[in-house]
Amino acid sequence: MTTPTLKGTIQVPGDKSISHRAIIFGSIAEGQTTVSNFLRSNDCLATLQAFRQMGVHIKEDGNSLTIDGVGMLGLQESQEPLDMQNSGTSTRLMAGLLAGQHFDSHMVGDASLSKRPMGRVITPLSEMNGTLVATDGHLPMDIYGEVLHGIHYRLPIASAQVKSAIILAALTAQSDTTIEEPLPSRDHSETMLKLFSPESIDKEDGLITIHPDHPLKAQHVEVPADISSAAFFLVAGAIVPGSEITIERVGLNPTRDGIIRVLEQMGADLTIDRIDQPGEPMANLTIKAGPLKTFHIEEADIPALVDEVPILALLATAVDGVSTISGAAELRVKESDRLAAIASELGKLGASIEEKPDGLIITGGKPLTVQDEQVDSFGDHRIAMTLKVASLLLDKEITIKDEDCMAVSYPTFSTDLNTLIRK
Ligand SMILES: O=C(O)C1=C[C@@H](OP(=O)(O)O)[C@@H](O)[C@H](O)C1
Ligand SMILES: C=C(OP(=O)(O)O)C(=O)O
Repeated sequence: MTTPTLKGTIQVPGDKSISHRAIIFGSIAEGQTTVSNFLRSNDCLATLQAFRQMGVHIKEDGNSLTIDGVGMLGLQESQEPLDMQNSGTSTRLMAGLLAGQHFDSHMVGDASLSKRPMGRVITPLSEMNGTLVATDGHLPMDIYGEVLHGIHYRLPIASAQVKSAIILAALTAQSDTTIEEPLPSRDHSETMLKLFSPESIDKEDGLITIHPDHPLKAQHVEVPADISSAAFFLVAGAIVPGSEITIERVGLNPTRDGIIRVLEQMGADLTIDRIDQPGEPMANLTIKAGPLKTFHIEEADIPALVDEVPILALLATAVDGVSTISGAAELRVKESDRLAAIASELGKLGASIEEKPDGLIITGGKPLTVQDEQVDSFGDHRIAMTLKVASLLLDKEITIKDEDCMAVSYPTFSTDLNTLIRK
């Protein structure tokens, strides 16, 4: 097999985190919210379906949505369980919103989601007087609508999902809530709340304050391309010899752009062409293959690149020397245990990766060679896409088990990748 090169310009789909939040905020706002470049992936469609079940009228037209907001107290009890499928974001954000409603909800999820910890949202929501009954800290979960009160909460982990759950609960509470984070996590909920209801949120000295009782007003949300999806092309472009790829209108929120900083420190040939417009920052990114230096990613770096760790591990295998990732224990409670999955599956492709309790030590520089043609995504979209990019560098074909799980965040990943391949 000859190694292909990757050439061309690509638009990756809309941001997953922002797409979820556009549905949530649009649904509880007053008036008609419009969304462009919505991500039609399985996770975001799970959120969309859940709000429909709670009586929100949402019209789909390609990647555009029109949401008839019902206001903060206009949601209705769903007659069927809310199926969160594979989506941690849907589950945790909606747990926050539903804890303070005037009705009860029952949430279920797939096998992977049913193993992920929910105690991290149940604890603060219970402090607010929420009643959430999970199964040993996992889905299925009953959420009994209660009258909530505000709290001061210092997050024990840097998690945007937990922060957002508290923000959404706080909007229905009887008094103000303040939130402190150990490290800044993605701030899309804060940015969107500021857009829909500027009076509802203050942010000062790292402290977030939510003032309930202000209505949210319908808005237009333009969703940027997802940097976590662009990451696969950034890495492929950097390590597949002879490649040059431009990725258009990628969201470059500073709480999400850790991969850009890593590539810059590695000396990657990356051009950032910023787009001047209001809302979430965006840029066109051009990456060319070339020599790279090793990286060292630490705990403080993790939140801004948490979903990019699997593809960054593959990047490290292509670079001479030892790269390290530490402070990343959160990766063990994602759709799969991502540290274990990366070490075992890239190991099957000849990579030298040592697994640590909270990270990986990767010794790169020798070409990957297939030791075992059957690799497993463990049903985890980010692992599947990492293995797909790895396959471009291999001497033999591999089979990726459960590769269809890519549809969780990027349904057209394989076809988009194929459009760039030049043999
Ligand atoms: O809030 C969000 O949209 C997300 C937050 C992150 O999870 P954590 O909050 O668990 O770190 C991230 O891994 C996930 O893909 C999306
Ligand atoms: C962890 C992820 O998503 P979620 O937590 O929403 O399932 C992800 O997309 O990598």
